[in-house]
Amino acid sequence: MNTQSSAGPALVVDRLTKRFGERTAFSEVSFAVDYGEVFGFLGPNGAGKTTTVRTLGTLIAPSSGTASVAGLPLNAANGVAIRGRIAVMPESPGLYLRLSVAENLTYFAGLYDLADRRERIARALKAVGLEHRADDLCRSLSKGLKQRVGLARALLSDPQVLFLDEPTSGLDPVAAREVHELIDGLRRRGVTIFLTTHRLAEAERLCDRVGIMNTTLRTIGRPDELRDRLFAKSIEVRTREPLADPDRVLAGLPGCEGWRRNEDGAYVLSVTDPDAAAPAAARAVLAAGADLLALTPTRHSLEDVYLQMIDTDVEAEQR
Ligand SMILES: Nc1ncnc2c1ncn2[C@@H]1O[C@H](COP(=O)(O)OP(=O)(O)OP(=O)(O)O)[C@@H](O)[C@H]1O
Repeated sequence: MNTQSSAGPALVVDRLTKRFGERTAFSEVSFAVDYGEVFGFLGPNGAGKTTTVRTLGTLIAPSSGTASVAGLPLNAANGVAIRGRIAVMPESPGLYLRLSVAENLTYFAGLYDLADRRERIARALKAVGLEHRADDLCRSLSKGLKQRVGLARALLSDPQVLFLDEPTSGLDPVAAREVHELIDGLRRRGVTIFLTTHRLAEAERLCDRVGIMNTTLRTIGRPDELRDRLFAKSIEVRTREPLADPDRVLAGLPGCEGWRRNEDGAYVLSVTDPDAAAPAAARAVLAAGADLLALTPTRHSLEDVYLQMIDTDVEAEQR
């Protein structure tokens, strides 16, 4: 697999903006993606994700800003060379339904003017586990299998950077999981992947870093980094009966900045260091003669991060 050729990051985007007349699809977006990274691009409908992919994929020109894609500056003169180094899998795979899987791949390998077509097609079919379906008509395939053929098509050219636009959109959980496993496999082989998705659990599971878009790039980082940045750490302490004097038991524990009781009656401790606070909290609760039922760190999901970012946008709009 052709995973890397040029030095520097796989993608560098600097204050990139795309307007359609009066409408701004995305504005002043800056980020970089390293080779071998799986980068998730998240955001609500109309946030500018697909337009960003189309711009970086050289299908449309930006209005302003600069970018380099697979080591080449993004401009009209480099369009063909960039397209030779990347592949874009759009939301709908765009296959000829009356042709077989192999015929589709042969057609696209010809269209891309690729050498060693037979070997490439065999490799791509193997990468997506469709060796045994090569002669099946695409019309007869399930949506999940069609998506896999689309992925095989995208892999034909051994791209340095693979753009996947909503690869699991409309798939049932089993088919979506199969696509996840394929993406995981590509990632293990070092393919750089730019993944736009609405499925936050998918991004959390597959992506090294994510960017959350809403016309502008709202935040970027590793999922765990974003959680730490946006949310205070806390642990939840559940006792059989309410503590007689919770303040005496919980306030002043090492690494504990305060506590509150949640709607379920559990004590939620805001802590700087859960590893120090949790054993101290357990000892204190037991020393107070209470039955400790559970003590768990509160874990925020990427979905919490996402909703927090998008909610902030809604609040800003209302101001
Ligand atoms: N060719 C176009 N002409 C005019 N406006 C466009 C065009 N393409 C996209 N837009 C607008 O740009 C904005 C961003 O659209 P885009 O499709 O990139 O969002 P998205 O984040 O991919 O949304 P979704 O998650 O719904 O696919 C939207 O307001 C859309 O209407």
